[in-house]
Amino acid sequence: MFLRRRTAPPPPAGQDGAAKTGLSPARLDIRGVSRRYGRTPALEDVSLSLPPGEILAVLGRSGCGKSTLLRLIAGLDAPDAGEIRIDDRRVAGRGRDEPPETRGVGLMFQDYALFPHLTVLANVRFGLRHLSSRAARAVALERLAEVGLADRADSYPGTLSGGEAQRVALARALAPRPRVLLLDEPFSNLDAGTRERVRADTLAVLRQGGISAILVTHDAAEAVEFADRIALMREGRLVQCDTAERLYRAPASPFAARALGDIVEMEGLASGGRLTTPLGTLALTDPTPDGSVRVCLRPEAIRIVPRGEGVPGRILRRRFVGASTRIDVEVAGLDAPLRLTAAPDGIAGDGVALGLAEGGVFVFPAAKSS
Ligand SMILES: Nc1ncnc2c1ncn2[C@@H]1O[C@H](COP(=O)(O)OP(=O)(O)OP(=O)(O)O)[C@@H](O)[C@H]1O
Repeated sequence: MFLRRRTAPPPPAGQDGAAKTGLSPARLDIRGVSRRYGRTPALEDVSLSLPPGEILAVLGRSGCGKSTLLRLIAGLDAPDAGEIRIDDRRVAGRGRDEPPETRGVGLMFQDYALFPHLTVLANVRFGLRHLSSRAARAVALERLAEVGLADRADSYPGTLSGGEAQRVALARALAPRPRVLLLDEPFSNLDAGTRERVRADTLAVLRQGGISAILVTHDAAEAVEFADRIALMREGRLVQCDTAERLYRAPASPFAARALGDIVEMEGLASGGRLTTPLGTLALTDPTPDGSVRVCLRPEAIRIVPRGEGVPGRILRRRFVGASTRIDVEVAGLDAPLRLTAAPDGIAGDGVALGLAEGGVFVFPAAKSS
């Protein structure tokens, strides 16, 4: 833990933290933003809002436009269409292109980008050149203390561990008191143990400061852990922006369902308010036109039922995986075996009966397979 210890626990997201530190987190609005590079559409008609103090994760695969979005917000690039507003100020779009240094936006990248020939203190002071030397030093030392590295002020970046370097980068990004902090895969170069610790501590610093922040990541678990909401992107477009729980429980498409947690996919038939699948039938809760549908199931939607009920399957494989047991079950009509946990006592070759449970069953038009 690199935070300076406080007697009270850090406040939750939002204004409380802002009041404590005197920071005023910004509201960010991105409206219909598009950006093309030659023939490549990097972003297409993306709209997002970040309330003050919220932490948003932008989640997506490589090349889906995450970094482009951050560059446009920071002012390192300009949108071809749409606009970006910070509070009531339009900073980009419709003829406006406010320079990065006046937007109040901080940036933190995965490669830390610390200057190797400058001390840790000088690195943190770098963005404080508008202050007197004395004031800049005081602020930089304060930021370093917040990340638990005041005693390394005179060290050079080359002597720091990856986690320490990332903490210095955080102190530097926060030194000018940005109103929005943008983090572009900041933890991806750290080893697994350090990553978790630095991530938790970074989150605590942001919460404590009530800082609005956007984290870009391709790691769904990281997005879930770090953010209040997740903006899921695909090929330059925003697929869904919601809490992790909503994304898990009410995905907008099979792609969104796959993004967070395991799913099993299959064809089904909707008819008269009922859904028929290779794993049995279920009443449909939402109005669904009759016809072929794409069904996505969370693992918890598949139940093992007493023999003689449900749909018969056959255990292909049984594996011990620590706290639970995993079985692969073959079911007629399914392309691939089902992987289930919390298995009964069966062994490979045994029969097993399966049924559908309420909840965790998502039905999409058959054409919407992605
Ligand atoms: N300066 C540029 N010139 C040309 N094409 C670009 C430029 N910047 C981005 N692109 C293209 O725009 C698309 C989106 O790139 P972007 O870097 O925003 O994706 P990303 O989701 O951040 O990817 P990664 O996770 O790999 O960093 C990609 O197809 C990329 O090749």
